[in-house]
Amino acid sequence: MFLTVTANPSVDRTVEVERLTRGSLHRASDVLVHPGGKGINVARALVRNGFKARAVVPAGGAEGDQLIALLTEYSIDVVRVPVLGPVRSNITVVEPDATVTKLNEKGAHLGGPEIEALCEAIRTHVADVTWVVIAGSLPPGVHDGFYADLVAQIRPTNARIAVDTSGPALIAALKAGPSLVKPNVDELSEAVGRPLGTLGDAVDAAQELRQRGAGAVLASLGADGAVLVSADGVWHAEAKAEPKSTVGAGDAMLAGFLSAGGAGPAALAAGVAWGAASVSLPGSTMPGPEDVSAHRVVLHPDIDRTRRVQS
Ligand SMILES: Nc1ncnc2c1ncn2[C@@H]1O[C@H](COP(=O)(O)OP(=O)(O)OP(=O)(O)O)[C@@H](O)[C@H]1O
Ligand SMILES: O=P(O)(O)OC[C@@]1(O)O[C@H](CO)[C@@H](O)[C@@H]1O
Repeated sequence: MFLTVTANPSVDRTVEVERLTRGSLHRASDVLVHPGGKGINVARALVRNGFKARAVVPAGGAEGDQLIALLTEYSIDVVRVPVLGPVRSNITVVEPDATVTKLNEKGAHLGGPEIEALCEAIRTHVADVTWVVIAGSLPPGVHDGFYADLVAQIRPTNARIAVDTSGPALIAALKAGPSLVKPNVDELSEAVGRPLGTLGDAVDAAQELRQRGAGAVLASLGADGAVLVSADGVWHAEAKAEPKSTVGAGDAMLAGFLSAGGAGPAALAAGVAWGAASVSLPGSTMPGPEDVSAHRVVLHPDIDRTRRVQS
C-alpha cells in the first residue's frame, strides 16, 4: 500500500487551443478535467497500474466535493480532511506542438486546526504503508518546514518517504532525512543555487542534496529522462516519446519508480517508461499498462557527464 499526501490539491482543467496569443479570445478545441495535485497524480498512476494507493487530501467547498467525486471515479482510496477553503482550479493551456502554459492558483488557506487534522489523518493511515509520497506545493497558512515535520513524524514507522516539492519546503525537508526526493531540473538548480547545464552538473547537484540529508535523489530531466543518485550508484535512463502534454509526467515517473521497488536501475527504468508514456497522453492523464513500453527505455550504464540537459 502506498500513501500519498497532497497538501494543496487541485481540479486540473486542460484547455486545448490552436495557438495561444496573449490578449486574445480563444475558443477551446477540447477541455479535460482531472483530479490534480502531485500526490493525487502519483496515486492515480499507481492505481491505474493495479497497485493500492490511498490519498490524503484536504478538501473544502463545492470544488472539494468535485475533486472527491473525480477521485472516486478513479477508484482511489481517499482520506478527505474537511477544510473551509475551496480546492483550487489549475488551468493548463496546451497547443498542438505540446507547448504547455500553466496557471496554478495559490490554493485554500489552511488554519492551525486544519493542519493538525491533516497530520492526524496521515498518522492514522500510515500503519500498513510501504511508501509515503509527500508532494506538491504548500498552501497558504502552512509553514515552509511542514514537510520536514511530516518526514520527522513518519520516519519512526516502517514506511519509506518520498518528497516531491520545491523551494524552501524542499530545502527544509532534506534535513529531516527523507528516503528519496524527486526534483525536476529547475527545482534541483534552485536548491543548489546554480545553473545545471550538463548531466554531470545534475549528478553533482543531486549528490549535494544527498549530503544535505536525502537518502537518494531521483532527478527528472524532461526529454533527457532521469538520473538516480543513491548510495548504491548513479544511473541515467531515457525514453523517446511524442509529447502531447507533459503535465504530471514527473508524478507518473515517480509512481513508476516506486512501483518497481523505489531503488536501483530497474526502478529508474520503470519510472522513465511511465514518465514517457504519460507525456504522450492528453492533459494530466496517467498511463496504464497498455501505454507503458519498457523496451523504449535506454538505461545508460555510464553517465555522459558532458551531455547538455535542457531546463
Ligand atoms: N519530451 C519528453 N520526452 C520523453 N520523456 C519525457 C518528456 N518530458 C518528460 N518526460 C519524462 O517524464 C519525466 C518527468 O518529466 P519532467 O522532468 O518534465 O517532470 P516534472 O517537471 O516534475 O513534471 P510535472 O511537475 O508536470 O509532473 C522525465 O523524467 C521523463 O522520463
Ligand atoms: O502548484 P503545485 O502544487 O506545485 O503543482 C500542482 C500541479 O501543477 O502539479 C500537478 C502536475 O505535476 C498538477 O496536477 C497540478 O496542477
